Amino acid sequence: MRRKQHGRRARKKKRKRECRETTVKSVTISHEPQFVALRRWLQQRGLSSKLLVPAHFSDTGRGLMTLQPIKADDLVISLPEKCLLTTSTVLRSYIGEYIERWKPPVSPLLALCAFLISERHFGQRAEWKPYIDVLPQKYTCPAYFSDEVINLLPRSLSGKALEQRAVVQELHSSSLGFFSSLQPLFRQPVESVFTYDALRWAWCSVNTRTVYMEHQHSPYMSRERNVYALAPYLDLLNHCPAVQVKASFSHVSRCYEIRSVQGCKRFQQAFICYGPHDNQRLLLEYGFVAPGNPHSVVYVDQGTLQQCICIRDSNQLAQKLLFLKKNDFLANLTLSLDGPSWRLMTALRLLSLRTEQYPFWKSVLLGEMVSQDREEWSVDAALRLCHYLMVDNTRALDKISQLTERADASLKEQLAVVECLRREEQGILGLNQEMLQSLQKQLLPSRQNSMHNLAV
Ligand SMILES: C[S@@+](CC[C@H](N)C(=O)[O-])C[C@H]1O[C@@H](n2cnc3c(N)ncnc32)[C@H](O)[C@@H]1O
Repeated sequence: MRRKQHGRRARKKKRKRECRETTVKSVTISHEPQFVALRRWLQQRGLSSKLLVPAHFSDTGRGLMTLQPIKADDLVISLPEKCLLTTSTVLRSYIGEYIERWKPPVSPLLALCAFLISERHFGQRAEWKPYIDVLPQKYTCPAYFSDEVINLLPRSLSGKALEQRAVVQELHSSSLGFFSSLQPLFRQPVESVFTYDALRWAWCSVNTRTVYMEHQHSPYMSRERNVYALAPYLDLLNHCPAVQVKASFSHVSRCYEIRSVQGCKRFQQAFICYGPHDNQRLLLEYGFVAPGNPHSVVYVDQGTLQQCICIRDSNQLAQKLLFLKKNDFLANLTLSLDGPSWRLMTALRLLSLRTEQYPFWKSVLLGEMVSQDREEWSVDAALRLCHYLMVDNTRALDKISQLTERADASLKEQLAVVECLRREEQGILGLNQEMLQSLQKQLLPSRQNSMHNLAV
């Protein structure tokens, strides 16, 4: 019999297994007209595999289900080059000559977005219609969030969410000239085709669905990295942090190939891994959260740090924060399933130093403890951080439940994603609180022996 594991490692392993083992209901949707059309269209372009069918899964939504068991190292999907939508496709299309003429050259991302928007606009007449028809109508990435929803995100994420929205807005306003140059292709005024809404949809389609594929630089495109390929059908594969796959374009078969590392049972969802991303990154880049994500962390931003540490002398605090910043110890401070990160505890130990202990800062940066009472101070501060962040989560969750009651379907979807993130973070904080409280107990005897002043 296998030895039962307790503690953090076991919890982490259990979380890792979760994508595959929880009871999930699935319904195939391969008979739906848009998928029948897409399969037919892809077959004409050389896709032959019948291993995967589109299905709706109760936990992840739309994805791909295996019809046969997939063994370790088997091909999951092999998508011929002809089925890939890349900047080469765009340059060969009706938009190509306009891109070639436009100065300064457009970015690969803008070229793909302009093509997606045009194809969606052309509807029945579009060559890529079968693909466009299965793309989501909208996304739950922060580019779609109102200020009200952005304010419900953890502080460490809301800034990045605002940035994403600003990036898309700026791309739209800076591309108006290029869009105008495409007018000869359209009967309607281009302003009604290349709207901000259309660009946001295309931007999110590229950001959430492209696979990584390096392309040679084209003299007609700007120098920004050209690593995108839209991969119809293959892009129905959802993410699971525990799954490992090998994915790349094969110059031998001239197909984009995904090979399974662990294999997959029959009639289960075939997953890939988008990368070892934490939940905040998944929400930002892909508009979803993976419950039980072993890579997930709670970030402690500077504002939260300042709220929770008791340093009465404001000059001393400013000096310490400056020092932490100079030594790159103010960013990436996290609490994970393994407890507070080494960086966070090191930052707290530095903040805990009394003036006479400043000469020890180098050893603290190397991970050394300065004294028992400073260690207690740091653990107490970490506990206050947990408490503060948990209160913040509770407040946000209350607000989400109030808003959900009167929200339309689209806002409900956005709120559900934010709620999931907040709940996952609350779970991590609860675990950290337990760990820190038991650490506090271990340190307690010394505290009882000597009455230390915990404030610096
Ligand atoms: C490449 S697409 C995968 C197919 C997608 N579900 C669809 O219906 O088109 C990426 C998007 O799928 C969704 N997704 C991927 N993995 C997911 C997961 N584990 N749970 C929930 N949604 C997921 C997210 O909306 C993400 O932006």
